[in-house]
Amino acid sequence: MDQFYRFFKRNSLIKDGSTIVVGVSGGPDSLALLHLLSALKKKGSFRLVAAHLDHMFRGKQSENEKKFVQKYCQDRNIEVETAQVDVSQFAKEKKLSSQVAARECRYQFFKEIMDHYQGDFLALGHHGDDQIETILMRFVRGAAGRALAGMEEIRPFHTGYIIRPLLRVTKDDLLNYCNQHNLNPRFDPSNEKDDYTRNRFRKYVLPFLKEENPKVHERFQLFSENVLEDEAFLQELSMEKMNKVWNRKKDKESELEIKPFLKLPLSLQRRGIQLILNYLYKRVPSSLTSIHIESLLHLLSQKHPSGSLDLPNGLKAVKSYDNCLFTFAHKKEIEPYELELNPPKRIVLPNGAEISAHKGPFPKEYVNGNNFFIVKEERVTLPFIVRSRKSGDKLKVKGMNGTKKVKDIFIDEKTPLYERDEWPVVLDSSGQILWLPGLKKSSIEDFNVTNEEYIVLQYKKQAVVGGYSE
Ligand SMILES: Nc1ncnc2c1ncn2[C@@H]1O[C@H](COP(=O)(O)OP(=O)(O)OP(=O)(O)O)[C@@H](O)[C@H]1O
Repeated sequence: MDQFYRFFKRNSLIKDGSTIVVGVSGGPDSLALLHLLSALKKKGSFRLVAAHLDHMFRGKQSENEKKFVQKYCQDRNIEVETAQVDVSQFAKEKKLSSQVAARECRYQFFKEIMDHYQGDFLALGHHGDDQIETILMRFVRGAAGRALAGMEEIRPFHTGYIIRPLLRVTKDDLLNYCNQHNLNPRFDPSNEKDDYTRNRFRKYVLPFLKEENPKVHERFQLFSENVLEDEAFLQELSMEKMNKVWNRKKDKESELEIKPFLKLPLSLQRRGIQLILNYLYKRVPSSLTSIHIESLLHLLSQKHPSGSLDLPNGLKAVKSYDNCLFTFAHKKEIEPYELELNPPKRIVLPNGAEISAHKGPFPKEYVNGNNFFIVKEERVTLPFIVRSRKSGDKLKVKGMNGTKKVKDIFIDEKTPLYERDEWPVVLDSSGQILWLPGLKKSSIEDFNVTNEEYIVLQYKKQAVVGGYSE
């Protein structure tokens, strides 16, 4: 079990006074781990607490496993904590598979024990064969990036770290260890069932790999560590690049600038997409695969200016010209709106923008942009109407002969599809369309700068918080 000791040497982790909680199912892996840790404890001075959760899957048999762990620990003066949770009931309530529910309950239990004992580490008995299975399962399912590294030897968990000191040894090593030390572990019959994917990999794939190379677990472990190193580097690089093209917005949405994104190398693009998805999903769904990432990359790089893609758990990517919006908000039913605007007044619009109107001299700050509309009162009929677009809306565009459909202005200005239904259209009470704020104005804004009074309309895409007259 040199490998076990080397783990601690390599990581120079355990300081005097540390507390290690060890998850013990009663099976050979975790029992060997407990035995090794209590031997190590004799050399060092850390506190060791065994923790066992009875999932109540197999009635008396499960309970016997709990008693077995309790007795094992009591006989050896090892502190032990146990609990029972009706995982089947929990799985039903939460609509989870029994495996996922068991994991959730177990990790919750571990957290409670860590809190109670101020644990620094949670030691788990995963070994090299588990690692091979995990990596292969993820690979076959279509995982990408660091997920392909399988399980980490050390990773942050709750108030401390999960440690897996047995990833460099095999199941056979552990069974031999149990035999040598007469540990007499319990065997969980569900580990043999063919209906669990992991069990099928164990039964049908592992023997072949081990025949090809008896030390194949070392190859997989090395692969895992290399992937983690490479990923850490690439991850940092993609974060740095993505920060320039990705607007996180609220926690349910993100926006990506497509053109500069597509200039990044493909490997950073892939990781960039993954960063967005990690950010939006609190927990990345297992149904999300590299196929989704590839489909997203295809959507972003194809010539067509708009399109969308449905991703698991209701996330949607909506491409529109130079932007792609990632959102959970299902296409909101956008209510048409119509508001009156009589100067002096400020109104906030359903899309969060604001329009203000006041009478006064020609504004000095006026630049000939589309965020202002300035008109003499005699040229319009008050009040102004601010409303959402209607089919057939047309604007007599300033500086152009004839009229132009509002719809075509949106297209030419590359206004994202999801913004068009809420975009304000400003008219006067006689029904003439005066202005598409931020985009185009009508030739009615035909003024000569004089000392007379004007009506000044101003559009701000983001309403200023506070200070509204209405
Ligand atoms: N019921 C449990 N109570 C406490 N810890 C557990 C329990 N089940 C699993 N663990 C911990 O999680 C690790 C991985 O669990 P998993 O079920 O994948 O392993 P296993 O191959 O069945 O291991 P073992 O031979 O120890 O049962 C175990 O080695 C152990 O450290």
